[in-house]
Amino acid sequence: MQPEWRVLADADALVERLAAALCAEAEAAIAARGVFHLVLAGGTTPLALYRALADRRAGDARWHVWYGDERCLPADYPERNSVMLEAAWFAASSIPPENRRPIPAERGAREAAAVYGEWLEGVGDFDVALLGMGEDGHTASLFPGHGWGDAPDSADVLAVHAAPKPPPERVSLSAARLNRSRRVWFVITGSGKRKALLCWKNGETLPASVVRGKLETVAWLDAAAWPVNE
Ligand SMILES: O=C1O[C@H](COP(=O)(O)O)[C@@H](O)[C@H](O)[C@H]1O
Repeated sequence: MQPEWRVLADADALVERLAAALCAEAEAAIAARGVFHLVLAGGTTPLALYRALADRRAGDARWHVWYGDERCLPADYPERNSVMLEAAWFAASSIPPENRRPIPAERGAREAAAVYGEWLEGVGDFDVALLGMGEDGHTASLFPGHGWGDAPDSADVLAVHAAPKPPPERVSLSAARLNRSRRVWFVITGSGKRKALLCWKNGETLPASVVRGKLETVAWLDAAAWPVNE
């Protein structure tokens, strides 16, 4: 099944709408269940969104933030998703440090995957999983040609070796665990993603195309990414 393709005029409009939607979803989850479990994307695409969430002072002690993936690099390395998120959003938020759950990828892929799997034990469905997509259709650190953990009995967290995008050692939530999300929202901008989006639209199986929310799957795009005439 295809996601809902939600195409905004440009990246600024996308950030504005998505930040508002995320805050609304947090309010709804907190009203219904008292907490909001959010999975966050790494990479460069969501940076503007995280800065907009910082400007809105989004997040408090009822928010629990998890990571879709992490790169196996020292904990303070600038290319880490956790370092990007702390600088862009968390430092300005009221989400307490104990509710921010970076993957301890500095411990190596295998150990970090095992530890993160333990942290996730007893955590129910995520409310929102926010994911990016690479130019090859990868999402989180689930890459074409690798195992994506999409079988229902897959481990929640995968150690990823020999990733085609540096660094080669990574840790990723599995597709099966990401599919235990009420809503899966992809955020995809720029013409560099158009080719992979066209494959996805044409029904090709990609890592991004196997991740599905239980209630909805939305691909938030800017017009530059949307392969409308191809
Ligand atoms: O390596 C990664 O790539 C994807 C896409 O990144 P982007 O820079 O093209 O936005 C990202 O979603 C993932 O979290 C990251 O580790």
